[in-house]
Amino acid sequence: MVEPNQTQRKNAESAAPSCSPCRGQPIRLELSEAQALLNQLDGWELDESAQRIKRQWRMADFVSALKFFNQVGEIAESLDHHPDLHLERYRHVRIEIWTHSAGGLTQADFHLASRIDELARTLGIS
Ligand SMILES: C[C@H](O)[C@H](O)[C@H]1CNC2=NC(N)=NC(=O)C2=N1
Repeated sequence: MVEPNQTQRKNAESAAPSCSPCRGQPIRLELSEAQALLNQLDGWELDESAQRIKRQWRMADFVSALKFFNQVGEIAESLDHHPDLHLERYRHVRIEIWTHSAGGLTQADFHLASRIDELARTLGIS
C-alpha cells in the first residue's frame, strides 16, 4: 500500500472527528470514558492526577531517542495536537499527553497516543 504524504494525511486528519477537540470546544472525557479508551492502547497509563496519559520506552541510545521524538513531532504537527516529550538518562523517553485547552483528557489525546503506538510498532520499540 502506498503511504499518504503529509498533506494528504493532514487533510484526512482534518476530517477525523477524533481531532475535533483540537479545533472546536474541547470535550473533556469522564474518567470511565478515558479508562475505556486507555484499554485500547498499548502500554499507556493514567498519571497520578488522572488528567493525563503517559507511556515510557527505553531506546537503543540517545540519537535513536531524538529521532523518535522528531517523528512524534511530525505526527503532532499533522494533528495539531502536541504531547509533552521527556528524554532523561541518555535513552529513557516518556511521553505525556493531555489537552491543554480542556485541562484534561479528550479524544484527541487517545488518537495521538494510538498514532504514536503505531510509530513505535513500526520502529520495533513497542
Ligand atoms: C492553536 C492550536 O491549535 C492549539 O493551541 C492546540 C495546539 N496543540 C495542542 N496540543 C494539546 N495537547 N492540547 C491543546 O490544547 C493544543 N492546542
